[in-house]
Amino acid sequence: MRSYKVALLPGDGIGPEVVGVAAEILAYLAERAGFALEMKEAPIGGAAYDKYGHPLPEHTLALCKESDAVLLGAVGGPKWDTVQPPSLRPEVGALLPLRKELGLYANLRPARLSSALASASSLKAELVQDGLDILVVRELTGGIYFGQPKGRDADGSRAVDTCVYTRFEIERILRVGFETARGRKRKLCSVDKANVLETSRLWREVADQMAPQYPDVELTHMLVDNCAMQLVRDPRQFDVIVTENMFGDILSDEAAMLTGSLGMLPSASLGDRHTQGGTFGLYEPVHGSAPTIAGKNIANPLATLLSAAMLLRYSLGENEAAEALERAVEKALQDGLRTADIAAAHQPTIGTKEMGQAVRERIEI
Ligand SMILES: NC(=O)C1=CN([C@@H]2O[C@H](COP(=O)(O)OP(=O)(O)OC[C@H]3O[C@@H](n4cnc5c(N)ncnc54)[C@H](O)[C@@H]3O)[C@@H](O)[C@H]2O)C=CC1
Ligand SMILES: CC(C)CC(=O)C(=O)O
Ligand SMILES: [Mg+2]
Repeated sequence: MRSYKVALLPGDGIGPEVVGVAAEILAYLAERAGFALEMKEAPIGGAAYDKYGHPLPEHTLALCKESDAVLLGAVGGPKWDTVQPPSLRPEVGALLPLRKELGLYANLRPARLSSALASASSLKAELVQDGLDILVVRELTGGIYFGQPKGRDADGSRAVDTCVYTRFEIERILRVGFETARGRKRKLCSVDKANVLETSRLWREVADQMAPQYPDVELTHMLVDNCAMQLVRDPRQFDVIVTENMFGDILSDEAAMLTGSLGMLPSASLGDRHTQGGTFGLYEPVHGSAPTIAGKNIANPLATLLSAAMLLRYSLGENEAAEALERAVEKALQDGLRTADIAAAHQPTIGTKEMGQAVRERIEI
């Protein structure tokens, strides 16, 4: 029997609620599709800091390394915002090093609008209906989140972050951009700030040098401030957007809202390590730990469920199960089931667990 190991890292805030729903559905899919799934849970983020004094304990990292894939909820929250030293805060001390240690440089964030949610988008329906389908390819292990020096002067009066990119890092993420565009509408928009930043000028130079290797892909360049505006003016002009770490972080939250809610957007973070079914990866919703709605059974679990579908496809090679899960999510939306974040005024809403149940009931495999 096909057999896989998946590490579950629920984390903080709504993380445990949405990962809990996804773990149940993954177990159900494994049973229906006839493969064995060994799912082991490990602490990360503020929850791990409280218990072990570190947001990324060694045994958590070890579990991820011996797994075929990792499913993560989210980390962080006000309780840990002032942890000292700052390097022990959940975001900086757990999430960033986890991605770096696992070599996950390519973050894929697909923003697809279900026709059932056209009215939930923050844009007028005519701007987004009939197929809004954008893929943000974000560089994930370089740039300003990682560059050195970083820190605060001893007297607290000055702070420094550094943005560094090497030609190697830029080339490997642009390759992901070109290759994924090839499998889609063959349009690649490279987003940078080349009118100001040296790293962006190098980025643009590398993109132009690589373009002749992909004559079938139309490469365009766009400055990030313009891109932020174009995403709300005419989002359907985009197919694949490839960009550096911080720009991709920001633009993908913006793209999420076009699909109705941040609670809808999944992600896959991939590197070069092969698994028996595909490529090792970390899968997480694009949203954070949403502390104000945590523990209330109102968070939307669909971003995490769609991340679980990406996990099945990219890391386990279980395409049939992935498609069955995506179809079940779409069916639940078409049937009018809504968590509060995607409901229109006066539309009835259901909770996190109930949405999980509704998706499970619609799985046909
Ligand atoms: N990957 C991760 O672990 C991330 C962690 N964070 C952390 O999360 C904490 C909160 O950050 P925020 O900026 O508030 O971003 P957030 O993404 O947690 O929340 C932004 C807004 O979206 C709503 N929201 C998010 N996910 C939702 C869902 N599934 N269903 C319904 N509504 C949802 C929240 O209630 C809030 O109004 C911070 O500590 C931040 O550092 C933020 C982003 C990513
Ligand atoms: C710690 C942050 C970089 C997390 C985040 O906002 C993201 O990856 O989208
Ligand atoms: Mg983000």
